[in-house]
Amino acid sequence: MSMSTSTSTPSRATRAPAVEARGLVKTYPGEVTALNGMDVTVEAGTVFGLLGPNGAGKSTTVKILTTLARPDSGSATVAGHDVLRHPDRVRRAIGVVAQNSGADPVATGRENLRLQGRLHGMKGTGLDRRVDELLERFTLTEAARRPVKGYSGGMRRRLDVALGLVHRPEVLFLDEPTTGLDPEARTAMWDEIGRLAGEDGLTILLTTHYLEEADRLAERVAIVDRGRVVVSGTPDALKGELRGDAVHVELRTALGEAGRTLLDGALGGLPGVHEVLCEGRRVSVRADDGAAAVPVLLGALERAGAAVATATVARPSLDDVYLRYAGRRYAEAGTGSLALAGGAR
Ligand SMILES: Nc1ncnc2c1ncn2[C@@H]1O[C@H](COP(=O)(O)OP(=O)(O)OP(=O)(O)O)[C@@H](O)[C@H]1O
Repeated sequence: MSMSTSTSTPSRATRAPAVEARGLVKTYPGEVTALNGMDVTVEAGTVFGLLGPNGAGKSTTVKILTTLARPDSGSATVAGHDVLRHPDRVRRAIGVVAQNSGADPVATGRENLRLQGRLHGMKGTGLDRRVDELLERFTLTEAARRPVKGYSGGMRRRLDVALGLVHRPEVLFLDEPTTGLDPEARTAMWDEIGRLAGEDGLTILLTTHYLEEADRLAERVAIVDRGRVVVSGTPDALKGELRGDAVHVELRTALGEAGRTLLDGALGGLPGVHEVLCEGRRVSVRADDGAAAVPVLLGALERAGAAVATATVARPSLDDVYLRYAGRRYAEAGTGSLALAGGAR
């Protein structure tokens, strides 16, 4: 048996996790529990999505991992460095793109990038080359001499990501990278994030409240609710755990207690139908064959005295995963500002 003497970058399987957080707890004044035992592991060279509604604790997690806040308890390492013991080492290894732009609106795109590089100790032709490279990569070369205040939302966001990358970090944190962007700019940003991870071997931890964003970009997602992870895995595995199709029925009026009991009785024994969830006017059912289940389901609902407004059949989405693990629909948990365009994959 020969021993390998290769010094090349270790494969994903053998590299230590780029981010590892265990049992993070954070309480803000006024007894607000932002984090309640948060665990996160991100393998090096992958894109990881922290998905959750507004207020779930995503930003607080990012603040702790980027050394901007201290947990009340728990521990975390980023790029192998302990966030509490060696915050300076962590800061050198990471790039952070916060929710609000860090760019100076009066300075030009190029000036912003140069300043950011100098803050990281870069100078001379090395810095010039890096700035040109990033302007090119984020299609900002033509706008490089213009003040940032004249940039579109998409251009500003691209500049924000470029600013986070100037010093070639190992781990990039993107806090809600596409919030507020129009659909076209959002798609362009998704393509860019995908390229960054694929080509540059960067580790990316992104937070999002867009289900579609997590589904499309992240190799693994953790669904966060009330300060902790309720479930994690690959988007496909999470959806795959939900057997069959999702059938959603909207009733004209919410069912009372008696109606629910009747409904349980009527749907409980139907072949191929599992997991009946009833919330207000909405009934969600998982069925082996969604299309075949609809007429049977409608008949059962009629017998239970429920008037149906609409019925839809879909492949399971991350919304259904969230419903199962958090016990309520995703849109109802946050502000409802969701982008579900494109639907389930
Ligand atoms: N500085 C603070 N002081 C008091 N409470 C805070 C503070 N920052 C966050 N919180 C509260 O902690 C909880 C978690 O907030 P956090 O910003 O981490 O959630 P989030 O999932 O990132 O949501 P969002 O998408 O709105 O940023 C919320 O209830 C929030 O109101």
